[in-house]
Amino acid sequence: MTRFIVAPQWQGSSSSRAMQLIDGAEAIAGDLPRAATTVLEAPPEAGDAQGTAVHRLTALVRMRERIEDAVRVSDEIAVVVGGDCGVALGAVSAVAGDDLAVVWIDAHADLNTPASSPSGAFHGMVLRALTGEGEEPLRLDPGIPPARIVLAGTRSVDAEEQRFIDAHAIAVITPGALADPDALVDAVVATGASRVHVHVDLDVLDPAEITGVSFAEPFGARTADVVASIRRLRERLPLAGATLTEFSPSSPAAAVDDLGTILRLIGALA
Ligand SMILES: NC(=[NH2+])NCCC[C@H](N)C(=O)O
Repeated sequence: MTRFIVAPQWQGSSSSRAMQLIDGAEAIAGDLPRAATTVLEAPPEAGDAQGTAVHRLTALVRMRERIEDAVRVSDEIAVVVGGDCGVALGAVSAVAGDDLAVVWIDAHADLNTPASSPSGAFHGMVLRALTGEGEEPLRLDPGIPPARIVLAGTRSVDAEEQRFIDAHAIAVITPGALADPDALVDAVVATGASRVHVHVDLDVLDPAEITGVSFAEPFGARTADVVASIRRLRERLPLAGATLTEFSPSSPAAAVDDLGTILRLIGALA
């Protein structure tokens, strides 16, 4: 049975409303099967950059450890529910190995380095950190090779992120291309990996399909396409783990409007 680990981390987001990520995590937690769900506590304090370019680094390091420990408690697949996208660091580091691919279903590439980040927000650096680059306590060692990464639904990419994508010829599946459910599985199979971690940032969806995200980008993916692509992928490769992140509802009533969509995605991952 799939486990759920709820990680209400907000310190990786640069949004002025980042603390709504706590509300989002709690709203999702309320709809998960209680016996299969562990709710972690995020450090209450913002945390300190410790002289680095990563805002709130100390809080993020503590959450990385908490998430990693919670995933390692058992061999059952864990779906880690954020919180901001930075929760993927602990989730992936608990299951990493040289046979693992990472699928990043997100409007953003999240491939900034601390030096290239326009915001200092770790959620925009986390995929790069998974490849082994970044500040010492917030990166994987050894990292996931860029050839084992597949981006999907991506449509907001900073200059250094594009350079990294081009330099490593990372596969990028556009939101429209996800309408063919084989597009994602074909790209992942081409990496040669035998297990896959699937990361979903809710902002991959078109703004017509979800309201509770802080970094909305136009021309996004359809929920039905993301769900079908994940299901098709899972017919071919075993899931090593998953992350579902960035739910940031403005009110409890607004949360209810999005929960049906979110539960469809969780259903595909669980
Ligand atoms: N997962 C996200 N919402 N990422 C937003 C990142 C925005 C911008 N590219 C940055 O690095 O700050």
